[in-house]
Amino acid sequence: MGVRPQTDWTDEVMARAREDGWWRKGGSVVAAVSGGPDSMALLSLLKTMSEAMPLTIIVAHANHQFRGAESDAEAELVARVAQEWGMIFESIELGMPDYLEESGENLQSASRERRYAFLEEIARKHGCDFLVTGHHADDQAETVLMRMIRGTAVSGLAGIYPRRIVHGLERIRPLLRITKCELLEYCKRNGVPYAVDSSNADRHYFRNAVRHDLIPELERYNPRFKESLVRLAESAQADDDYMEHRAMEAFREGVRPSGQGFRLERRWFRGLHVALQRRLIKLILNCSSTPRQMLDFLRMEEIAKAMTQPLPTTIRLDLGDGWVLRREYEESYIGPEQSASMPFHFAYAVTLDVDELLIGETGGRFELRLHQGSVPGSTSNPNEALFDYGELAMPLTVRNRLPGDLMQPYGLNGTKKVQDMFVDAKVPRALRDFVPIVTDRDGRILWIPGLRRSGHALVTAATAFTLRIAYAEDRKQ
Ligand SMILES: Nc1ncnc2c1ncn2[C@@H]1O[C@H](COP(=O)(O)OP(=O)(O)OP(=O)(O)O)[C@@H](O)[C@H]1O
Repeated sequence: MGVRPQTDWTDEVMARAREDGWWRKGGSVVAAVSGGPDSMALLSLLKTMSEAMPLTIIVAHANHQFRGAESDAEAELVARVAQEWGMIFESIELGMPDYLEESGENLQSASRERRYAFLEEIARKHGCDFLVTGHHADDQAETVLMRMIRGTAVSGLAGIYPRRIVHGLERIRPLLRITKCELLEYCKRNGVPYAVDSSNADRHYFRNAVRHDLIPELERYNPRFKESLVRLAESAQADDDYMEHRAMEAFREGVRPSGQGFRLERRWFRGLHVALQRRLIKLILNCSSTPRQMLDFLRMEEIAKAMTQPLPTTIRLDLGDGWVLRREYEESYIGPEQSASMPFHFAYAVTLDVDELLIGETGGRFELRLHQGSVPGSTSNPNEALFDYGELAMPLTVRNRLPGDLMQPYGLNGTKKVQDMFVDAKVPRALRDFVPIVTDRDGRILWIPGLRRSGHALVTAATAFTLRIAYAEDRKQ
């Protein structure tokens, strides 16, 4: 990106500040100043602005104390400039090396977290509604590219937002469209002092490789590559904003709170565009009161699929941090496991198709074989059943019992409660949840191995294909 004449971009930044409402008469802002050229340029610009229209500027500096005397010198520089320019100065010594050793947290995220906590505290103390930082166009380009390399959904391409309210405080990044080069130029021309962070290379290793190696390489193919990344971020921000808005609407329309979790109907959810489905899941997952790790794109897809696909109708997915997705027929629940308040518990539900062999999970082993013509069955083997394949809605599902399960037993007119059949057959209560039940795609109970076959899909002389299902109980389970 070329260097624009200084007045061009400063005028632009100021016009925007006025429009966005944070540069107003008698207003006050907290300026986060590290002492580097970006935030010192920002501070100088704020000074110019306050001279044109009174604005209280609180300069806040966090000394991470990573670099001993160098860190202290930076803090002193910021303090001195703030004093010279007649601004309030606030600082904190974060003692990050000791803190990290004790907590074992990640250096960058812990530093950021503690720094922002301090900045928010200062804003509260001075009754400021705005926090201004020196993020610039190069930061934006690097952020977007880093996310692309690491893997991101579209929302990640939005990069750094120029305005965002966090914890009731609006974070403003007025320099997001201004390049590092322009800011350095500004500092030199206006005699703005700044510190150079000698440890940048170690602390932002990946960012530095992107900055010093990758971007220059890509600029050989497109000299305005950084600019295009900044534009990409801006267009992604607009799209993201819109989608977020739509997701909120959908949330209000079709998501019902249930305990500490949420319920939604399959039919309604399936009617949403897939893009909206994923957003909605994200929104629901974000609703948890405890911070949860965000799931990756593939996991989102898996969740959306589990909630929409016709089979299996009963699913339980572990979402991490104690959260689950439970799909029961037409309804799904997403939320903490303990407050799921399900009327029943699913141990398993697995689909079976012809020539499939199922071992484990169901507490036994199923084998499905297709035979041409009508195969006479031996009625004496309770662990084998034959069905007219043409009469079945495939694939089949093997699951544990559910309350209210009804079956139409072979040789009986009408239906019978599976519960009663267990009682009649004297199946011990403790084992009932583990008895496999074979249903077809329509949810009809076809067979309870060892117990009863249904009257559905009987093999007759007219049967073209016979499906033989054999079950062997796994005694170990
Ligand atoms: N030690 C500090 N004290 C006060 N403000 C700081 C400090 N370090 C950074 N900032 C503010 O944050 C801006 C961005 O800095 P930098 O890119 O180093 O941070 P980062 O760790 O990537 O932060 P972010 O989480 O805000 O993206 C700076 O321009 C400055 O406004």
